[in-house]
Amino acid sequence: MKIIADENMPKVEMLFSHLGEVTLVNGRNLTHEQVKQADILLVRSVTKVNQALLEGSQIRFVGSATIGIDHIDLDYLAQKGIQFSSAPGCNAQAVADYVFSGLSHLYLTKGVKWLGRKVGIVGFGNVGKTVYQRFKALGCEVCVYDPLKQHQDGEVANFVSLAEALSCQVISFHAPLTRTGSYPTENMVNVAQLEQVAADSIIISAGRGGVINESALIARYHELQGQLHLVMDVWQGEPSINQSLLAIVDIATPHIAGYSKQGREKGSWMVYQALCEFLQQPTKIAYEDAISAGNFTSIQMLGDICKEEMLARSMHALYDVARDDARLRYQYRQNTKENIFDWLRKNYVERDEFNTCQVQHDSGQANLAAVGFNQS
Ligand SMILES: NC(=O)c1ccc[n+]([C@@H]2O[C@H](COP(=O)([O-])OP(=O)(O)OC[C@H]3O[C@@H](n4cnc5c(N)ncnc54)[C@H](O)[C@@H]3O)[C@@H](O)[C@H]2O)c1
Ligand SMILES: O=C(O)[C@H](O)[C@H](O)COP(=O)(O)O
Repeated sequence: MKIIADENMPKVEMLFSHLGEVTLVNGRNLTHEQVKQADILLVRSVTKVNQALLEGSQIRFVGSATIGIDHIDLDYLAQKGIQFSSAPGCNAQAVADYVFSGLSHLYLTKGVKWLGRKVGIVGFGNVGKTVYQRFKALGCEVCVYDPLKQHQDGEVANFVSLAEALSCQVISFHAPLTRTGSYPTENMVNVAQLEQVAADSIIISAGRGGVINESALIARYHELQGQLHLVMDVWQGEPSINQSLLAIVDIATPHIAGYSKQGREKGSWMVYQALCEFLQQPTKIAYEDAISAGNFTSIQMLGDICKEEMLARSMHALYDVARDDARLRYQYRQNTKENIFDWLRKNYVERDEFNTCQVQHDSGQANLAAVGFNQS
């Protein structure tokens, strides 16, 4: 059996070699020619999986080691009887870590206080819920815009309109990119919606590029005379970045909010499990062997510091989002690489999830658990 797999899927050979012959490829440039003789295709979000790629091939199973699935033509796969599996929730903790690292950065560099502010979350799926729970556990007032979840049984949150979510002082985006259905998200946040965003607000965009209209965001930023704090991980038209937007954001990262070591490994692992089930083969690799432990298992903080600083410094001990921003800006300044965005992602410096580490501090155990640190 021939398996074509994106070279950026961690542990892919270790996991899949016992199931077939694994060939690693560059996912962004994958061609029909490369896949037509294969049986199994394993991708990440940069590969458009559609008729153009698959028609006439013998692919029977497509796995995407990602949460987002806007790169997959699900109708085409269903029509051709090709089994599909993704990795829901694999990197939800990683994205939540990114959000709180971004907030910590704003606090430590600009003195922006976020703990007492009202928070609006757009998209209440695996990521949005994780972020919501962390804010709630910290005692913040939080509301959610998710029209699809609002009326679903068992969904409990403070659901509000998009306008109300955008009027919060911290707004965190975790909606997928969709173009159809009752609530398509492409350009969902445009000139009119951005009028709700007040001066001194924080916007974190770690869902998909294209949900917020970037020209409108830039215009609103200037209208508010730069009184807007922006943390951007996803961009309209990746792998390109709008340089006018890059110039005004506090944090710019190359779509790596979900790139914790464990989050990416969990993506591979979930697809591995799904493929074994599809092939009716037993899994041979245990979860513990597929998912790495963290590099720092415990940190002890001493001294009398305020809650916001304690949280910020603990989080930055594990992951300071500024390092990814600095790497990106450095590469764009140098401008010596062909595809800077993809290079940064391929050469990502690993980071561990907060849940791999215990932090001890006299004043803040509950707060440290709230932001995802391991307290067991
Ligand atoms: N930056 C990254 O590295 C990164 C990592 C993981 C996920 N993502 C993106 O974030 C998205 C969310 O991840 P998830 O795991 O929570 O996905 P999910 O599928 O669990 O949840 C998506 C949520 O968005 C809601 N939604 C759909 N249309 C909406 C709309 N018009 N307005 C508001 N909400 C809407 C859905 O009802 C659902 O609750 C993914 O689709 C993916 O594109 C990005
Ligand atoms: O959808 C997801 O899971 C994330 O956007 C994911 O982190 C994207 O990473 P990629 O597949 O592009 O490597």
